[in-house]
Amino acid sequence: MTLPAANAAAVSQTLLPAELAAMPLALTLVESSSTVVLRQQAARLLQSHLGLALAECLYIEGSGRWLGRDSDNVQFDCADFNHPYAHVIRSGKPLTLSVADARIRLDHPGFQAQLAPLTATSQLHIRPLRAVDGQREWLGALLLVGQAATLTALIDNPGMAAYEALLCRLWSRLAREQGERQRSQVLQDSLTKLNDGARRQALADQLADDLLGQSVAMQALRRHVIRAAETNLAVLLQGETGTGKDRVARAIHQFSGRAKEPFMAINCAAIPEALLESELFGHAKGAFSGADHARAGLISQAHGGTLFLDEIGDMPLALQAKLLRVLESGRYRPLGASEERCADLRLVAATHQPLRERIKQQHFRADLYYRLGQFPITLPALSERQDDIAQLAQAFITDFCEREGRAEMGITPAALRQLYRREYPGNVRELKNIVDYACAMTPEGADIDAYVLPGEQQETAGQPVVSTAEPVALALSDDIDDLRQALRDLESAIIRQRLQRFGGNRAQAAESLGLPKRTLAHKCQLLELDIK
Ligand SMILES: Nc1ncnc2c1ncn2[C@@H]1O[C@H](COP(=O)(O)OP(=O)(O)OP(=O)(O)O)[C@@H](O)[C@H]1O
Repeated sequence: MTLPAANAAAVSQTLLPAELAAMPLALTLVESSSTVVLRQQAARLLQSHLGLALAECLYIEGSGRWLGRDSDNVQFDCADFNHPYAHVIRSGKPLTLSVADARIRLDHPGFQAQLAPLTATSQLHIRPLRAVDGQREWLGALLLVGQAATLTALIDNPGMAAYEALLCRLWSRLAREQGERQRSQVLQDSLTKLNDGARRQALADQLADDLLGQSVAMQALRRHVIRAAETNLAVLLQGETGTGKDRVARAIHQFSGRAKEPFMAINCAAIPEALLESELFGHAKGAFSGADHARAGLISQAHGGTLFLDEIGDMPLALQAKLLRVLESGRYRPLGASEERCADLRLVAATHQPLRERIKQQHFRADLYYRLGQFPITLPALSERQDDIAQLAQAFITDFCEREGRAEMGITPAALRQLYRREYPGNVRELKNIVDYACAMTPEGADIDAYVLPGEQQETAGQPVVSTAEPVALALSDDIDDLRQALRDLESAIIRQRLQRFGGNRAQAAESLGLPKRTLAHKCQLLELDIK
């Protein structure tokens, strides 16, 4: 050691006042990052610097009902006087007793376990720790174990009072900060959730322009679409024909991060089996007779975007296996090509068929079904969301008028009631066709009336069975089991036709049927054909 360094060491050992010598200890406490670290440091410093047998900081749990240790899960109930901490906390005063005494008088099992390694001649000194500032009254208790003389000297030392005050100040400040951090984290979390919720709701509202309907089922559907759009999961759309699966598939693409990339769609039921593979996977030049050029398939064209496979239930089994490979490995091989290509796309598949049934019949691969259905969405049938009929009808009327350059038109309550009463096996598509037809049949400047609505549909092809202006063919069916109803239906059909023939002019229709105009109006009202 050089001379100046040796001098410095001597100064630090001998000449420093006690206050300055204690600074490193204070600094260790001040640097504690949490209340747990602070308690551990405070006890460790006391134990190691004062030669105590044990020093420990116990904390009072938030409810104030029990004291705990950082080293284990033992709880010391503040109302249980079988350990000394309850006495100290209740009285607010320090307590000193011998280990020997404590072993006999206080039989709390956790406390007895604390005493076990201590010698009987040692003394226990327990001090309550109280917050010097802030709201928390009691922080915990400090347990010191050592020889009686050491403890007495320590308790009387003003340095110990300062040490305890520093410990309590730091403890309550850290507790406050930790609480604030926790509260602000909770606030932050709920704000993030709120923002996420608000952002999703705003997107779902935006989607309402495209996927019409205010029913609970439609609102839930729109929320699902937004959620699905946020992910890259494969989406399986299931629902009856005409429920809007195609629309939903496009919406998922438009609201996704892939919106600027291509959206490619194919109907697996509409393409001959032999062509479907090359449509999807593409082919190399000369892959089969007639393949004069290499051709990119839809998988390649959808790169970066979305591939929509409609009527997936009709995909041949051999192709299902290849599609599964694309989904699992992201790779595919065009027909006749020697090398594999990479596919980066989101798949949306749709079907109106019960795929589980198709799996049972071994027409559909179960593994593909589960891979496709990472995000399953079921579309509600129109019968499950009848509340939406009026809004859909009005939107289809507006579309029709814009398309055909016609003046705005409305719909009479009677016509609307008829729309509500119908069944729609073809769902929204069928409703749209009916409204389009009714629009075409409604005279310029008038509202759609019940008499222009086509008759109830006989088949489920999604097309309305339109009545013509020709005389009604009286189908005297053997099925008639309610003569009055049959007559009402016939009467309604005749009046409807006649009104149609005269462009809704009730005076002419009444005259042609040999009825007074008032009688016709009354019948129309009864039959809910026209309430004007
Ligand atoms: N929520 C909706 N809002 C507005 N139009 C809708 C809605 N749902 C369906 N449509 C309309 O109904 C018609 C049928 O919809 P779409 O083709 O999406 O049904 P789909 O379920 O794919 O039918 P399919 O199973 O027969 O292929 C389309 O004209 C579509 O625009």
